[in-house]
Amino acid sequence: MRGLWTVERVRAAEERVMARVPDGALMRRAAFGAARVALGMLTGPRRRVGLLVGAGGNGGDALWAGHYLRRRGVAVSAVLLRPDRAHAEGLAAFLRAGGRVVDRLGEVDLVVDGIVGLSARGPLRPDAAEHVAAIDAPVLAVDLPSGIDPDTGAIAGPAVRADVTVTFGCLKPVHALADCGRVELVDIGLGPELAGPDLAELEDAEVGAHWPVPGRSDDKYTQGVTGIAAGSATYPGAAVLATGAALLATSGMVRYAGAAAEAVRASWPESICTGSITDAGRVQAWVVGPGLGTGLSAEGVLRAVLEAGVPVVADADAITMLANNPDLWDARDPGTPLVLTPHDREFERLAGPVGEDRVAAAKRAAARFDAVVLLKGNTTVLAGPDGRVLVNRAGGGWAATAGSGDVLSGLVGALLAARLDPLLAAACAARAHATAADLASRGAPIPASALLRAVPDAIRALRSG
Ligand SMILES: NC(=O)C1=CN([C@@H]2O[C@H](COP(=O)(O)OP(=O)(O)OC[C@H]3O[C@@H](n4cnc5c(N)ncnc54)[C@H](OP(=O)(O)O)[C@@H]3O)[C@@H](O)[C@H]2O)[C@@H](O)CC1
Ligand SMILES: [K+]
Repeated sequence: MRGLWTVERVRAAEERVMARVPDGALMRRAAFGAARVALGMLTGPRRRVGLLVGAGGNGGDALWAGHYLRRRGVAVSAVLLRPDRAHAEGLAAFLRAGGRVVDRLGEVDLVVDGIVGLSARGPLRPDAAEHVAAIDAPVLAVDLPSGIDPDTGAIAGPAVRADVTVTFGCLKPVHALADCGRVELVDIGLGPELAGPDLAELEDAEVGAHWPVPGRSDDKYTQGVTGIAAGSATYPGAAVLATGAALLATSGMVRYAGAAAEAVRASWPESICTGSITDAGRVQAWVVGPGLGTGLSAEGVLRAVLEAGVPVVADADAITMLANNPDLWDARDPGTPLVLTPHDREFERLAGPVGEDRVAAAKRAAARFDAVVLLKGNTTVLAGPDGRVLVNRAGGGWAATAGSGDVLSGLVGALLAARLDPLLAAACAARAHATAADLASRGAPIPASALLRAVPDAIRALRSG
């Protein structure tokens, strides 16, 4: 698991380390690491580096990195955005090593963004934004790309687009929630001072290790039967995709109940299809909502699923119905896990606007509904009712296509039926889904059915990762 720590926690850890190391030691460790990453980016014959230097420690890092680069024979110039507040020791070291202070970046082969780091608030200041707009070279961001909020990843205006970000001590939420390019972590000795992270991201190998694998004594029932209550005469495709995803996710059985039974049977002869939820038979988890509609009969289906006493994934129309008719919550069996999988508009219907802090929004909704909330996005945020938060980054944006959510809900449902912890089930499903999208797409747009077909390859890749 890769942990991510919020600014408040990083500051506290830094303070404890600073209390026992010589003055400036942490910054020099950080800057030395940044200089090493910068050298690795200077691959061409010319080695001219321009620093954008803000008023605080981030600018100090950039100036000290400039000092180390100078000592390796690199030509380094610095734009001081607040000359009177530039980091004094950093600036002195930079000048001693032969660094030049300039008014604008000019022609350089690499830009080091030391405008602002952990103290970032709001969008880039206009003067900083002007220098950023003029950048015409690869960018190495120090700690984080300036203009992006360290804790929320929110971008309120102009911001630096980094090719690489070098960060220190530990990853921060911004590194998973926003595009920071390739992220390099430099150890500055914070490790022992950092307790459990605020957010975490599963490694591929962990997802692979959690993926249910049938044992010798397993059969189609012991691996968990997934029920799919989705689709309608108008939208049979959602049922076909969700059922297919559940079938491909595990070797457990899949029962489909609803108006799209004929279409589902035609696509997936191995599924057990019935026209109605009342005669669906026993399942270990239900997926409800995709393409179901929001009319009275759909409400009846949702109610029956919520009362069934097994874990439920509520997606799409199920979320809309829960938002429109809060009485439906009364049908829920208390103590039975529920996973809600909204996109932003569905989230808003259910729990108000997502706002800039997606993690806080997901946590709030998870606590309010006593459910796992999987808030979809390029970085999907998954919050458990117990306060745990996981994030899942999509490699590309190729999964953002019609029907893709139906596949995801089927994957989550199958993992719930296999009795995975609900937050873990949602996170493993999100990773398999993103991996399948990348494998299927290989750089070109894909429909959801292609993503679905790539699910077995994704599981193989994760299990061998
Ligand atoms: N502590 C340590 O031991 C270590 C710290 N380290 C390094 O220090 C960094 C933190 O340094 P820090 O706290 O001094 O502030 P920092 O982020 O440089 O901000 C400077 C000033 O920028 C301004 N500003 C704010 N928002 C802005 C915006 N959107 N756009 C433009 N400007 C904006 C604001 O000033 P204002 O404009 O409000 O007057 C603020 O005071 C950390 O990220 C890491 O790189 C490492 O060396 C490891 C050891
Ligand atoms: K920065």
